[in-house]
Amino acid sequence: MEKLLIEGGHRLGGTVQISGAKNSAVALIPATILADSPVTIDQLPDISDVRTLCKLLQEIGGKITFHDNTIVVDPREMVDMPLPNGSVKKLRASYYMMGAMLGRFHQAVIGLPGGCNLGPRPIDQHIKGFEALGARVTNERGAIYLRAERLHGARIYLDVVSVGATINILLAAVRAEGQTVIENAAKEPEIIDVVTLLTSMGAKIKGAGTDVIRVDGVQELHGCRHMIIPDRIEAGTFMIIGAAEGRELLIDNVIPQHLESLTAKLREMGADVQTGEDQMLVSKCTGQLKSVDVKTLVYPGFPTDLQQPLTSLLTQAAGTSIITDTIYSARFKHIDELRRMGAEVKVEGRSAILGGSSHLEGARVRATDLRAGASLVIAGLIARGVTEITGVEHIDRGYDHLMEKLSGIGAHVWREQAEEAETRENLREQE
Ligand SMILES: CC(=O)N[C@H]1[C@@H](OP(=O)(O)OP(=O)(O)OC[C@H]2O[C@@H](n3ccc(=O)[nH]c3=O)[C@H](O)[C@@H]2O)O[C@H](CO)[C@@H](O)[C@@H]1O
Ligand SMILES: C=C(OP(=O)(O)O)C(=O)O
Repeated sequence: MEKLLIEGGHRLGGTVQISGAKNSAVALIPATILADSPVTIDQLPDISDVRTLCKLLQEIGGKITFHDNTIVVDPREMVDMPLPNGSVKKLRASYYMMGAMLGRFHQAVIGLPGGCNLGPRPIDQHIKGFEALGARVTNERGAIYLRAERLHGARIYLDVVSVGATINILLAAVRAEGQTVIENAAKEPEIIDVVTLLTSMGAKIKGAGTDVIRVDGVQELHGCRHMIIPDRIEAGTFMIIGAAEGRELLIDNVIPQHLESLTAKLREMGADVQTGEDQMLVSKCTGQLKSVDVKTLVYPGFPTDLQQPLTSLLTQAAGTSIITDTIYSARFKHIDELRRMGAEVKVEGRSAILGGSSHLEGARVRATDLRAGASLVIAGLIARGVTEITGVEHIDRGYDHLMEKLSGIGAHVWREQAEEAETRENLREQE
């Protein structure tokens, strides 16, 4: 296993190119199962979650050709092979294999998903949706068995606003008979991206981006070409890096409207954020950053996926900041690691309370999940000395060529083979 090393304290500038969105890509790839001819997807991020999903499609008979950041998926020879174990456990988004395979084959066996450990992440709303569409769903030894004689439209009210459940129900509903209405649907940009692909494939969907989505089922979906939207969480991570150490850091290929909640907070802190059509220019402020309070909410509120990265920046603000995660009960595993680096921060319930003005020093730390990794990278860029981060495989799930992108803007970062003891400890923690 590798570890990542960062020598902090260097000012960062130049241009960073944002990749396609992870949380779109991981839904779009399974969505291709529903087509009757090849689907081309452009601007695919080079991340391990994408590679794992491509492998899952190949396991069920999909033919995939890769060309730089484009894939062509030929779904014609796919079969309803059970996927109870193995790769499905490596990521969260394998749950989209349920909706897509149910939609095409009217049956599927899919192991419970993996993904970041952020406290309980039930999938009861996905299952409630599948059942409303006519599926029988059982959980047998950690795998979900789904079977339907026929799928029919239904009115489904989500008890919690869920990105995954909204997309999964869409995948199962687009080829069902009749109309499906999803109420209290999630409104994240990635949902609109998935609906754009499904519509290009011939689906009839209205209301994406609002909390009521209507789907009129069709019998067949066909191939098409689709370009993934830019990754707002990767872009947000680089905006925070710009606010921490940036001297005119230009973030290219971004949709600024997707990041309004972060832009507002960074400006409130005193960072210089300028927005263009598809670019953002971010610089560290000349004085000290100001403290702010932040609460994560569903879109268009402040995204939970940027809570951990922002926490590292808040260690540098003058005064007390409180950051509260209303989406997940345990998304604070990065806090102990930040403390090792000298951050004055404690967790109370769902909030992290930061004393501010912390002098961060390089230390040996461990990424326990994807955005904890991003948070430690940012802390490492700020800290004096060298920070060593293990658990790099979490970061590789969601950041495309992070090392190269950081080096490209002037960061001193490199990878090394982790020592045997570090690898052992990392594997133990993963069990
Ligand atoms: C692959 C992917 O796109 N992952 C994103 C997706 O995760 P994911 O789709 O798992 O997140 P959801 O939007 O479903 O979860 C939101 C909240 O609802 C709860 N819930 C969800 C489903 C359900 O059936 N029952 C239930 O109680 C969850 O525990 C959580 O507290 O959206 C999250 C919230 O923006 C992001 O942090 C993740 O990066
Ligand atoms: C929580 C995340 O990912 P996942 O849902 O794939 O675990 C994330 O992208 O921050």
